[in-house]
Amino acid sequence: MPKKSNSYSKVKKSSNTTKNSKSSKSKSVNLLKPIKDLFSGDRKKLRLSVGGIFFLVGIYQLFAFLSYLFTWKTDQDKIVSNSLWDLIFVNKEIDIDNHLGKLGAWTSHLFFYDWFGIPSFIFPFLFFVFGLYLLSKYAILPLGKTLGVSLVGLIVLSLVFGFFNSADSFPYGGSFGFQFNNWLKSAVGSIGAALFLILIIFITVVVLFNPNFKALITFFHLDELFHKKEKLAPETEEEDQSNLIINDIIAVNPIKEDEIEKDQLSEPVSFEETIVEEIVKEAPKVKAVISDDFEIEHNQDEPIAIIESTTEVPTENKEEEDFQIEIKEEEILADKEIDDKLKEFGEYDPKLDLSAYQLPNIELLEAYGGKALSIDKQELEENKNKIVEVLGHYKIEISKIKATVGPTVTLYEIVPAPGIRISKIKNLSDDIALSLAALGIRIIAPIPGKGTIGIEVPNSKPDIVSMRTMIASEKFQNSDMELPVVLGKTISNETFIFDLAKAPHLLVAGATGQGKSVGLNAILVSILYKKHPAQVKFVMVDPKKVELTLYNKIERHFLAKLPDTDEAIITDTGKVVNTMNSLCIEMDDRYELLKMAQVRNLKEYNTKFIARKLNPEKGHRFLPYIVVVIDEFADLIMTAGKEIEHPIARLAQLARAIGIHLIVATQRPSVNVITGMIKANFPARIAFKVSSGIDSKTILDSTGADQLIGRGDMLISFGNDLTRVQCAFVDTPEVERICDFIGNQRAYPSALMLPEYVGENEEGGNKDIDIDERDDLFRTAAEILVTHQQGSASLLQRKLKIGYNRAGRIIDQMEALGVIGPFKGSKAREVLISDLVALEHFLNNLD
Ligand SMILES: Nc1ncnc2c1ncn2[C@@H]1O[C@H](COP(=O)(O)OP(=O)(O)OP(=O)(O)O)[C@@H](O)[C@H]1O
Repeated sequence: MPKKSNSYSKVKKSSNTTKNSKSSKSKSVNLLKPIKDLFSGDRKKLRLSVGGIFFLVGIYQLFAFLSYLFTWKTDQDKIVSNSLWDLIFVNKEIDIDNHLGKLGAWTSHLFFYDWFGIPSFIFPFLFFVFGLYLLSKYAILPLGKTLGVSLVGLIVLSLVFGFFNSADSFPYGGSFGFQFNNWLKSAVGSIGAALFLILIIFITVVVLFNPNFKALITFFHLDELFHKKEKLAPETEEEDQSNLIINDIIAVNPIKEDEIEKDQLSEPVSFEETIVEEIVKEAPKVKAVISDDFEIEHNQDEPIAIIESTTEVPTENKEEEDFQIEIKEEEILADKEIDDKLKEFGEYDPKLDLSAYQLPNIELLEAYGGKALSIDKQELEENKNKIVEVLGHYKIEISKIKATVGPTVTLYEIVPAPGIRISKIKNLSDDIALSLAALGIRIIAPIPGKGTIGIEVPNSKPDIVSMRTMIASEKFQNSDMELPVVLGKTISNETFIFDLAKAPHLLVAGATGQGKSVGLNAILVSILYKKHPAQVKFVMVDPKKVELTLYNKIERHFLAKLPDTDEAIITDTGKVVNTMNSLCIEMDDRYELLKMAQVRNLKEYNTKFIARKLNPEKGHRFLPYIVVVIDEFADLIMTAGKEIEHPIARLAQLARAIGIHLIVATQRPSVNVITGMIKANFPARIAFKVSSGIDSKTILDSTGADQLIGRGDMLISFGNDLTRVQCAFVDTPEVERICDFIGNQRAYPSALMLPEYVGENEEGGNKDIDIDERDDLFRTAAEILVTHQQGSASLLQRKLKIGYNRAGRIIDQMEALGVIGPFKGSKAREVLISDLVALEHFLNNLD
């Protein structure tokens, strides 16, 4: 990028004088200054008039030039021997063949014959582009770049076309190209001239477009010719790989390509220039619908793992079949079996049960903030002056200041004059904020990784970031994350997206009314827009009873609950404790499954399961991600205290690898709610506006969240990085529509059943069990528990295909008879009998 390095070196050289520090970019902006000036102030009429003239001149010229291609010979003599004046006003009897009349013929002759030849077509093109821009404020191409490329192209092409000119031929390169080639040919001969022109073309293409020659070679399959050479250059493999991945992502994209929007990053506004730039944000242009392409997406999910596993299965040891079956490890199927199963059934498709499921349609979301937002010079200048003035009071001189405009906040980045210590500004940050006196000013001194100071000032006209633009963003659509969450836009208008599976848990805090619920909805909606019900389940805890109830409609698609409950959304504190403990049991079960499958995490496990390398009869199953959303954590801690904190801390510590992720939100981020234990296990934290610096420190370990402006303005911390993001807005009716859309589709028979958890209260009543009334399945059940050495009712439920109540009864009977130990909170009970022989002996004694 020559432009960038250019501007960089210029800035470096000129630390003292501001005038010299203009970058090459700003120069190109200056070239367009007269055009851009037409947008400032009340110049609309002038702008439209100039735009109209440009547009019409472009069209007139285009047709005149086209006509000239056919009439140049007949018109040439008449034009050469007359001036334009004579042609039009004196010698009126002269007839011209050009369809655009004498003016058309004359100007075409001027452009083609006297000047640049065929490349003159670039002129009507430029008039058209600029005319359109002035009329509609819509630049079909970047103006500065188009102008630059066009002018260079005009000259180079004219030289090249001039090579083919002769004295009486069509003026391919105009006089300019012709004269130059005459001179060149006499200097270096025709072949030399041709080589010289080829060199010029090559240099121009490289400088202007920096093409990827390797990609061209691949595109034209020339790589096969160079196959050997490729092998010698190992770094090319990496690039090929990335191409593959990109292709793959595009192939699985559920939104059509023209619906995906790239981020329009805001460019810094430098105050050294006097130009007023109106920053116009386009209304979101997402129109179309996410179509039924969904199946394509999901059928191709994780394709590499699947394909690999099918091809890798070895088939040779057929004669050792029997032997293999006998010694095979219990959990992992023999290669032959996998092979057979794959042949018979193909790969396991977890989505098969709801194969017709469709991802929500993007039309369900509203496009807010469609109107153009303009921040005029006045606001930027006023804020800048205020900042300079206030810093002046504290004797802090500035050598440079620039502004980056975000959706709700503008960042003023200040380079202090040489000799001013950043620590001085840091110490004064409170006073500066007070003097600037605007709500929501946040000072970052210094901006990490830069020697500058940032002052964030709220925009007078904040923009709503709609969830719809976020979902349609290129970043989100092309993400291959496990649980992608798109949250909003950063200060430079960049879409902020992260993988919840990697986070791996999220702590959300914010005073009431600052956008917490909207934020939670944005997270949930992100996942709903990307995942199939087979891939992810939610456990929702909502003590306020109003925030998450909307999601009831997707119970049988996306929710998980305890077996004995009616409502999937948990509002009762007692049930929350049971659910969290049940999740701990699920976690232990999953770890057990992972251990048996000899894999390290959920992704590897599911990949193996899909490849039918794990036997469902041995308890293996496809494991969906489980996202636990707790809307009001403070409430729970107040009512359930340690009882709830313990299982949550346990899940937060251990659940990462097995795909259980927690999102815990609270209004009151005080230390007795967000304890050290909770904090240590939630590295990813989101703070909406909080009421005090102390609260901000509790959640983020630094102040700042108290200075936010509310309405979705938030700070996100992943470890050390702190990013200010404007949360995407998704309103209740939108969430309702999405839930209706999903809820109206075919569903599973019920929500996902979590393992049952027998609370201590229930435990008390189980002591006096009549040992003579043992369940019919008692013996089989005891054998299962002894074999697995795990006293879990959910294991019995799965193995014996019995309901929760019956499994619970059998467990109670076993405890009463001493087959298993007492209840141990979230852990499975201990099995007191070591093997099947001992069990047999024990049961015989009973009978
Ligand atoms: N991202 C956003 N963009 C624009 N406005 C927002 C955004 N988030 C929230 N708001 C505004 O703030 C209001 C309150 O938001 P929300 O209900 O999410 O607050 P809350 O923190 O959950 O409050 P409570 O804790 O009382 O439920 C919304 O009704 C909306 O008008």
